[in-house]
Amino acid sequence: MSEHLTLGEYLATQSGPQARVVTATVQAIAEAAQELAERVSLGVLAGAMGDMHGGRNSDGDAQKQLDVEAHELFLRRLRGAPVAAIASEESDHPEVLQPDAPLVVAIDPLDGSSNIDTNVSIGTIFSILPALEDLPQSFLQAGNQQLGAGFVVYGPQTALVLSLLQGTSVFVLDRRRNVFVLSHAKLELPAGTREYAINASNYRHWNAPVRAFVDDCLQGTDGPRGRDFNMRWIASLVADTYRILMRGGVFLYPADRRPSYRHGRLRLVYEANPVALLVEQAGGAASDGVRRILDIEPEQLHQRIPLVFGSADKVERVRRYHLDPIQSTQGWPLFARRGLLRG
Ligand SMILES: O=P(O)(O)OC[C@H]1O[C@](O)(COP(=O)(O)O)[C@@H](O)[C@@H]1O
Ligand SMILES: [Mg+2]
Ligand SMILES: [Mg+2]
Repeated sequence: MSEHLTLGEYLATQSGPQARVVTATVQAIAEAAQELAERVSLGVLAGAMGDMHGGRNSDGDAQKQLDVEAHELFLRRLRGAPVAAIASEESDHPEVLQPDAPLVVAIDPLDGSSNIDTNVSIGTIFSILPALEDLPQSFLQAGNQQLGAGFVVYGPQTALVLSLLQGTSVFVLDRRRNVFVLSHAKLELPAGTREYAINASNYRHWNAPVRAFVDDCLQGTDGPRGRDFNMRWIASLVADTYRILMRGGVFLYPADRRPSYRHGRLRLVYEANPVALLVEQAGGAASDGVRRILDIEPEQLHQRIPLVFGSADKVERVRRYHLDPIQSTQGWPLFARRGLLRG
């Protein structure tokens, strides 16, 4: 791998008015992630991870020890970066760091918390935005204002997936040298993959378009799509996103009828927006079922949003199920009318 660029060398090649501050911020996040990667790889040898911390986060989720540790770690490391404020899933309100600095960071310090004790991949997701005079308002800018975004997946390899608006690249942590090195430059999300990701245990709570989409996939060659599909669900957004960036397919976490899932499960500002930027920069698409994620103006820091992303053709297909009422009605007799969904 020695011929591959290190993250530091890659960041040094970036140019543009905000490049210096954005790259310094990415560097601080990467250093924190290296520390967290070490902690995660040691598991309980380095102390309790998945035990309940006792608190609840902004969304009412019970916090685990590692959620809180990760939050504190990123906060500490970002104090030295040109960051005016940080908004975290684990904190109700943004925390001010250097009020006059040019950037703000929204972060999910530990994504996939339900997997902490199961030795399944977990991660960190972040979004970098310009700081506005009204600091809290900085976090309510649409995702299309992001200056950069990324996530780190702590899996068999620790990998940083990053976009600074010129494509999406992957850096793997080389533990022999303790640096991230470029492994995939300018990813292109593969099209044509017959794979979808959804938590199917929520089937009975879904709305009709989502059920119709999944029903048609499940029917495989016997149904209107005329082909078989494969399903994957890791329940860790970073791991599911990594797979889709590498292999294609589509991910859905839709809204459903459960009282606290009326807007889905995932958070717009620090989960959907960064993932949408990374996926679009790799040639894919991301929507809330109908609207482009990156064009949605957040109303609240911790608001949830239904999230559909992956290969552009598949995200468009899911949109058609939402827009065409015929697709929302289920049953064999309608197959002939679902011609536009074939393939
Ligand atoms: O347990 P469910 O309902 O399948 O939800 C899984 C989703 O929840 C998440 O764990 C939410 O993120 P947090 O762990 O940061 O709360 C995603 O990583 C994942 O896609
Ligand atoms: Mg998360
Ligand atoms: Mg989290």
